[in-house]
Amino acid sequence: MSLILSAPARFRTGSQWTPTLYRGLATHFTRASASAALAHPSPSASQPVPDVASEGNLPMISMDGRKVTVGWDSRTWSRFHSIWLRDHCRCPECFHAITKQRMIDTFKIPPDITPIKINATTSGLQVSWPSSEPHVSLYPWSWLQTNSYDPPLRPRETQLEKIMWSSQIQTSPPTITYQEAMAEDDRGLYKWLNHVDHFGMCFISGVPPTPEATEELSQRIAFIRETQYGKFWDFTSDLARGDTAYTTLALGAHTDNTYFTDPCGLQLFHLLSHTHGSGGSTLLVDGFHVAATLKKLHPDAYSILSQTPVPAHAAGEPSALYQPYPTSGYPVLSHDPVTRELTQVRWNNDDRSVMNNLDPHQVEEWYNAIRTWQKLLTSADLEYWVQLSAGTAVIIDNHRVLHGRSAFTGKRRMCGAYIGADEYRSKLAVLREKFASTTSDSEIADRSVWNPAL
Ligand SMILES: C[N+](C)(C)CCCC[C@H](N)C(=O)O
Ligand SMILES: O=C(O)CCC(=O)C(=O)O
Repeated sequence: MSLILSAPARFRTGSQWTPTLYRGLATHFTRASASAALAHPSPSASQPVPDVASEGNLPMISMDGRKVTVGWDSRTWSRFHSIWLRDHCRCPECFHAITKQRMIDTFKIPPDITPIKINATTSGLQVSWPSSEPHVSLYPWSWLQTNSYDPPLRPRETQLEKIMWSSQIQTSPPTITYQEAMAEDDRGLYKWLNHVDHFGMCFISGVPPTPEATEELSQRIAFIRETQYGKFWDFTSDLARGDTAYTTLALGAHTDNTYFTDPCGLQLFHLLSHTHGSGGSTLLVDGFHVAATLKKLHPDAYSILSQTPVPAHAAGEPSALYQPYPTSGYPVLSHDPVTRELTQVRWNNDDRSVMNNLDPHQVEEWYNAIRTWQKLLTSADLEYWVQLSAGTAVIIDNHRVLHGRSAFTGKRRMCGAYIGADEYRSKLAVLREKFASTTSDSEIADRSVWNPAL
């Protein structure tokens, strides 16, 4: 039995629209209108999806077999599997309100579950489920729009705009002051991490020239990630550790930790002193810009660097022998499996191990590909050379920005720290909740179970 409610004017006569579509309570469509509606092609996901707020502007809803359909407007439809809806119920019984963890036993939901009733309310889609004890779920409309998968309606929260840069950035590199970074209201910290998210690096001026102040600065972001080099590092060219960073040698543009399965996310450097010598200039290169250029000019090389795993090792310490897992390593260029966006550059030719997994027919083209990569990496317009000095630290996204240094003489003391990639992103996400969204402090304190990140 279907309740025919008066459809609002805008849906009554539209050429593509059958007049028997409903709002509010619906148990099911008549066969004709349901198939017409469900068959209605959902336009590209780029269509603006109307905000749903008031009684007069509720979406059309229907259910047909194991799916619930929500019509946002005459051209935009989402279809949700009933099993998916039931599994994503976020009532306190099904989803822990404090820990934000699923409580419902997904595997006890009947695979063929279908609602006994659905209802469009101003708070969202209400679904009544068949069960021994009645269970009603409510899904906010905005949450349904955000998580619509058939079709996807909103671009996945992937990455904030990445601002590619070249050597020209030297005219005004992203910088914050130590005072801003240390301010307890976290506004400066948010500005700092937004710079890192957009540029992959940021300078910090006015840092007291001590390891203690530099360590404290690093810990404003998150706890320091300890490695075989220690926690907070304060190093010079004394081979205290088995790595050429602890020498006076030049280091070509590289990312650190290619020998880890999960390379550190951020790397902070603060040059404390350099006496009785010269050189030791710092090199920064936007690996995302180099990759974009490679993709445009040499797509075959880009593809090879995106597919060929590169083994690596850190074997300079007798007490450690680091290799990534699997030991075949990871490609120079890694991508998001969903969006296909570039997510990580991993490149350190000094730390690279034997290339013993290459297809014999690939060997020369692989070397041609890395040669082309290296040529771009070392091109004058992409290299940003900067002479660090005590008081100005720099932080880089080790998944995007490559760094290096020129050879030097004399006594040079550098300190800094690694921060984990997930710790960095978590802090930025929390700061975004605090500053970028309109939610009140109290709502921030009690993160919603409908938070788009969950
Ligand atoms: C930063 N710190 C001086 C502590 C260690 C440097 C390690 C460098 C290593 N070759 C790599 O590329 O990861
Ligand atoms: O000494 C420097 O300036 C940088 C050393 C380096 O590349 C590293 O520690 O990864």
